[in-house]
Amino acid sequence: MTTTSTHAASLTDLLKWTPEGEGKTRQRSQLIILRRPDDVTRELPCVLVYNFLPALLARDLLTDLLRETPTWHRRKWYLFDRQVTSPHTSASSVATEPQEPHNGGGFYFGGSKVRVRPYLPTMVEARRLIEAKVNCVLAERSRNPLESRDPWQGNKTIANCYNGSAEGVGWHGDRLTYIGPFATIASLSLGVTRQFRIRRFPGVQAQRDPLASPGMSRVFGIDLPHNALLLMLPSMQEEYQHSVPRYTPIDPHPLSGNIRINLTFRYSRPDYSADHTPHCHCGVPCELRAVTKQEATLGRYYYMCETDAVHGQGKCSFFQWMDSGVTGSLPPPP
Ligand SMILES: O=C(O)CCC(=O)C(=O)O
Ligand SMILES: [Fe+2]
Repeated sequence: MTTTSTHAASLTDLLKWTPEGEGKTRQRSQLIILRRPDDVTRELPCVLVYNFLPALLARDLLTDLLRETPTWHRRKWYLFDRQVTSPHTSASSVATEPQEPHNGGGFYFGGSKVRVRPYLPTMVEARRLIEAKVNCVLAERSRNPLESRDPWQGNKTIANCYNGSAEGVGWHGDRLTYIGPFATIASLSLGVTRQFRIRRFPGVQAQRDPLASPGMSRVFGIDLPHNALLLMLPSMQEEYQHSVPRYTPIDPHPLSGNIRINLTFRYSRPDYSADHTPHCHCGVPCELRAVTKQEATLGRYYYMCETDAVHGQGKCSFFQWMDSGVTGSLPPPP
């Protein structure tokens, strides 16, 4: 474990996709590099496995995905009144086997239906091995009542392609839409090594560790080489944010050069499918998230309109707590 001191940009700066360290530096942070899987498991709700897939499968999967990346897209959405474009390309895939009909209801992002692709044969092979690993890990843990009782299935993936060090992803927690609370996300890295960073949501940090200095956050860095599998376990999306910082040094990979591809396998739960998700006044399924800022409601789950993310017209007033069904209007975004 290595510790250095750095400055991380505020959440708002990072959402604007400024490189880490650029822009306003209101919060001081300590960067702790985790090099060993044991350190990762001790510090975070994560499991890291190096060289996870058989080497030939990892190579074939990377080759297949590299062929596909020219057809992947940059997501566009609105942040306040400004349109922003993701600094990497992505594609979503769903398993379309007959026993997975709930996936047929479709997926929405920012109020628009997401184009989904079928799994490639190499993704199907990787999925089976990842499912076995995830279910082994989950069997050793006690389950939260809100977690699915089903065996975990990697039936949906989001693939990201980072072409060179100028591409990355800013601080965020993954939406819980379709995957539900206390989700497990299995993240497979292919190609060039990039650093994955993790820190507590500031509101969660203040509650969990009230003695920590308020202006200081601990940021964990994990270098993810080709064929590393990182499992983000239940509570990770509720308590921590993650990012792939830009402008970090890159050591080219023999097959992919400066490109890193990341595949996140998720369990799209039948009980959280689009058909079971409340629809907002715009008529589209809501986004599901946990409260990560307000102390009084920290950890509660809520459904909210997310259409302005794509259309820039402002959210409709729909708001619903997941647990109690209480509805109301949200305060304006910060
Ligand atoms: O590329 C990665 O490792 C992270 C991708 C990610 O955060 C996401 O797809 O939500
Ligand atoms: Fe993410």
